[in-house]
Amino acid sequence: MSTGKKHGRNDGEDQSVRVTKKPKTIEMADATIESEPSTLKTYKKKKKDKKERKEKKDKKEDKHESEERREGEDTAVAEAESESKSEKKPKKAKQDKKDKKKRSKSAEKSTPISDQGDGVSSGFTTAAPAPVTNSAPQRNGAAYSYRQTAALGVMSEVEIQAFLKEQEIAVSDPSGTNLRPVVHFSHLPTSTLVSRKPFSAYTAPTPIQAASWPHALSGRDVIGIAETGSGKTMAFAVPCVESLASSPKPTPSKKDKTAHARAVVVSPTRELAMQTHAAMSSLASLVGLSAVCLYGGASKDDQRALLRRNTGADIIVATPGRLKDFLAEGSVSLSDVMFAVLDEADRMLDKGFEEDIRLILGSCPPREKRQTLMFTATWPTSVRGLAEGFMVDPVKVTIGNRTRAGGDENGEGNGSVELQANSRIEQKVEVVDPRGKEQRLLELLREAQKGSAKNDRILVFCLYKKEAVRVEQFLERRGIRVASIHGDLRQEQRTRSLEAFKAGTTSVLVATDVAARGLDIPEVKLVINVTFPLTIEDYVHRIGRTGRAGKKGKAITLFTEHDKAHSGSLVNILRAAKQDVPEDLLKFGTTVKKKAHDAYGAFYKDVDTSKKATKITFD
Ligand SMILES: Nc1ncnc2c1ncn2[C@@H]1O[C@H](COP(=O)(O)OP(=O)(O)OP(=O)(O)O)[C@@H](O)[C@H]1O
Repeated sequence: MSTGKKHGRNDGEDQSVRVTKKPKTIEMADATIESEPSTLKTYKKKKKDKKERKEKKDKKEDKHESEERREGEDTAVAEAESESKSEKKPKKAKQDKKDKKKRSKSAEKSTPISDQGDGVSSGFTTAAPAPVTNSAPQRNGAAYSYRQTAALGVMSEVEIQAFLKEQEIAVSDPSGTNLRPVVHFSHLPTSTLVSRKPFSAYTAPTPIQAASWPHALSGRDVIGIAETGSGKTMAFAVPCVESLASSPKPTPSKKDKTAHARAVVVSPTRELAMQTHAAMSSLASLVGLSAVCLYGGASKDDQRALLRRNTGADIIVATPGRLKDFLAEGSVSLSDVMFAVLDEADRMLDKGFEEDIRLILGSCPPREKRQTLMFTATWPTSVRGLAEGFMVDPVKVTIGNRTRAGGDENGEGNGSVELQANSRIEQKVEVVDPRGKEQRLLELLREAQKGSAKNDRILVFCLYKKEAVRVEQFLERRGIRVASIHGDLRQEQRTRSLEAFKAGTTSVLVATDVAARGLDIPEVKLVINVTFPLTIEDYVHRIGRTGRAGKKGKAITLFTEHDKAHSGSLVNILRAAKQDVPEDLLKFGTTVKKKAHDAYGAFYKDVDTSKKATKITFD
């Protein structure tokens, strides 16, 4: 694969390669000498000469040594560096020190007084005046520079803090830039995109958009965590389009058959990729940019033809498998990517997709030269360290009061940290006999579609493909208009079912977890879980198909003794969202079962490797 070879590396893994590069060269140089016994004399002579040179140099340095000690000069790396370079160092060290001082001063200035030490600012703090700009040249080469507008500048700090508090916005920024949230659309800097009024359907940015835009528009890597249906697509689409629109478009040669994308968005499912592509396309077209969607189950030839017509395809939205195929055959190159997004990031980084993501991001320019964004509603600790390996000092924007979920009266939770369901969804759990599930489903559907609600959209989740087929047939035989979406259907059947459900031709859609994440279907009134999903995160995503964009929704879960391993985490989610917890559910226990690690089993401690260690001093 041409692109892979170009950069010849995999993200995450590369970091160690890069860091150890210099010492490695020195070791290798020594090794070369040692491996030549015939030159032992020369080696000894060289060593003697080196010692003499060092002594001479030390004497010289003693003479001219300033009060400041040069950082790192006595390392092997420094020894190996040329004289001229080491002579330049004192100046550089001084400058570094100055810069450091300057940075820490400005961080001090802009970090809220009651910050948590690691640059975490939240609505519960009072901040010093925020900086108006973060217009340092962008790492990815984008010409866009974010400048706080006067309209945002005139808002008082009290108003800003009230907004952060009310919207439960927490921003953790390792650089402490503390940029103000974009409270209104009019607070966005003017640009061609903004002048084309892309937000006319909305009244104000959602909290995740308001808080993440200033950072993403400044070229920073961003991790965005916000409830389902809260507008995360626009949160990454706007900075992506602004970034590309501000930068000169490379002109591919006529002979070049490869599509050189400048932005890539990776999605876990085909339907989500299509939906995201539609959203990005309409935004991109406002500024003359194009987007192509690549996903499995559809004709490769058609997609290849689309790429050929679009060798200047600006944005590629894709599922990992199909993207890998096109990378391998050379139809797509990611070596010009400035902007990379992992949508449903935790899913993309779990073990099902991890290798694909390494390959895809490894085909992009190194993380220092691209901007990487990750968005999701659920952010389990297991993926956090991995995520940061693909990013540079990411700003973490979290929406919602995500304290330890399911805490007892002492505030102590039992494991489900920061996992939160959309609070506008009414959650009901019924503990039932496994044999009575289908009958109960039928009753629930009839109840929910009574009278004027007869066409209300209802999404029914099953765990297995065969189960989805059985449930669909069961409902069909009882006169319910139903369609289904699962992995055993051909892509065109999946697309047809989804379209029929969206159009209202069928009001009930039976689905497996292929429909659990990201799908934005208007007016889904009810989600019914016939069988509990494999993880509690999937539960949060499934029920999140209702209650979107500020609306209310309802979810009913049929829980059986087979699902009892999930009772503890489900109780936590219900309590955190202030929902009723049925006594029957509590009987299964409230302990959250620890996930067993692939290699280390149940004794593995799931630590958040992205967090800094605490320094303990003993008296
Ligand atoms: N500022 C806004 N105001 C009102 N609605 C908005 C705004 N921005 C986006 N929306 C709408 O909100 C809906 C949900 O948005 P989106 O699909 O991006 O949510 P999400 O946070 O990605 O959800 P999920 O976690 O399920 O993937 C969409 O219909 C979108 O058009």
